[in-house]
Amino acid sequence: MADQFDVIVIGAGPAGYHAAIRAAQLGLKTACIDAALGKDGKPALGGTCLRVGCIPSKALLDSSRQFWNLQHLFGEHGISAKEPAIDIGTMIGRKDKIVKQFTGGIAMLFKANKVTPYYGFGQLQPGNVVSVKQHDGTTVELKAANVIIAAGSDSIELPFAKFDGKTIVDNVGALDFTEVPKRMGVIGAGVIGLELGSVWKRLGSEVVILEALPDFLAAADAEVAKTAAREFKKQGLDIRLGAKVSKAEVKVLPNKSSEVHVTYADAKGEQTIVVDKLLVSVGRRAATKGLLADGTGVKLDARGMVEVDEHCHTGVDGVWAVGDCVRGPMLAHKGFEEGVAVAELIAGLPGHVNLDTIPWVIYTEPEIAWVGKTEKQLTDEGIPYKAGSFPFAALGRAVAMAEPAGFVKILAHAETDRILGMHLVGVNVSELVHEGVLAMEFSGSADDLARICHAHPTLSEAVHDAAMAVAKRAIHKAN
Ligand SMILES: NC(=O)c1ccc[n+]([C@@H]2O[C@H](COP(=O)([O-])OP(=O)(O)OC[C@H]3O[C@@H](n4cnc5c(N)ncnc54)[C@H](O)[C@@H]3O)[C@@H](O)[C@H]2O)c1
Repeated sequence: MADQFDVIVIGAGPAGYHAAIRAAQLGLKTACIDAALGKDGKPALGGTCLRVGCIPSKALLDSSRQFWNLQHLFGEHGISAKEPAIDIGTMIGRKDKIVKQFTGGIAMLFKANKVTPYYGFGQLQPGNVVSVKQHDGTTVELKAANVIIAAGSDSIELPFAKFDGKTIVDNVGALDFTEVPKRMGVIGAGVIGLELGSVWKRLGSEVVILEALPDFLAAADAEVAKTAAREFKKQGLDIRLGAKVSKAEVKVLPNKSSEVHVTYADAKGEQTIVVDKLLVSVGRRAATKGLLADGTGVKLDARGMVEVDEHCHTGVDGVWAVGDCVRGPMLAHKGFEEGVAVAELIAGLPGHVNLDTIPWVIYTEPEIAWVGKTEKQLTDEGIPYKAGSFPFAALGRAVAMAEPAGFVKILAHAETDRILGMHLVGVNVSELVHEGVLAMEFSGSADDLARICHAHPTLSEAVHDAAMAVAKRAIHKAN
């Protein structure tokens, strides 16, 4: 006899745990299944984001940023420290402690909200039944009127550069190096490559990033990408564009250490670099392997994503899917919103996610963030727009912080003034972007933002002046 619930959630990552907690808050008897184990071999809730993604990478980004600033920025403030050193064991231990705190936090939130956790691999069967193969080898069956699939995503592996967890790694391995690699190669100048490449570069590694596309950060605003590329170059990150990797061979040296010989072709022809560690960060794919038993009626698209409509419904009665395993950006916060929206729809409430106002953030130095459309997208779509921007180099607070790089740019409709996009590069722009998200959610205009009082001196004033610049009336720069 199957255990009965109102809602079963498969996956306790960002999308899944939000769905489960919200469903339980709404009075629905909810179960949430997750197969993941932590570094200690015990079940760990929270998905990629909490275990091996957003949170641990931010812990290491912050540690490495402090170390970098100590060596490269503090001098400007007149601060010096003799022979700065970093203890990688302590740094990784701090990261692990944060992960444990937050994965354990989800278990506590489940308890407080009366969500029943099941630890094992969940498979959807026909008739809204989910079988769970638990870690002790036993299988239990659960049944509910509604099942929410939130299975997440896995790193894409290149056939010629298979992960070995030691020398050729994905994000998981690159969060756990025991020492700073002298030479590190990265395949893919996307979000993970730039963030984790930055971490080890700041700690002293010689980092080469090989990107197949000819343009750097093609999804971002072109000026933002150009500014970021210039800053990364100053930091010594060696980013090679139009570099198509064809081979990665691990060679074991006489002293038992290993190195990777990476072959790639670019405009100059075939080249080889030799590195001690190779991070492969060429994107992620939906983790839907083995998720669906025969006859469920749930469809996967060509890329293995669960097919859903705009309400995250699969078309099969009572079966929904959210987060990285469905269309849309693979971002934790997009999953958060979908999880909540589906739980509310199941409870008979209105639930909706606006994919047009999902913010993007890359947590490098400087940070990169955006919401809405780029100038290129607006031009391609024939939408008339006006742009206003403001540089941090002209902003008192940013200069006082010795962080003058970057700018805020606002794009507004040429006739209605409605904000269509905001693009930022610079210090703390991961926070500033939300002013754009809020304005866009409320269908705000550039003039609305320009007429809102912003505290002085703050970084947010760059948003204010950029909004004024849209109407060529910025105060702190020539228009
Ligand atoms: N800050 C964040 O929000 C954050 C952080 C980490 C991960 N993520 C998400 O995780 C997902 C995966 O991140 P990612 O960085 O792996 O993927 P990505 O899609 O961001 O970037 C992958 C890059 O690899 C390049 N590439 C692909 N194949 C290649 C090859 N054979 N040789 C050289 N380059 C190649 C692509 O052109 C692309 O630029 C993304 O969807 C991202 O949004 C987000």
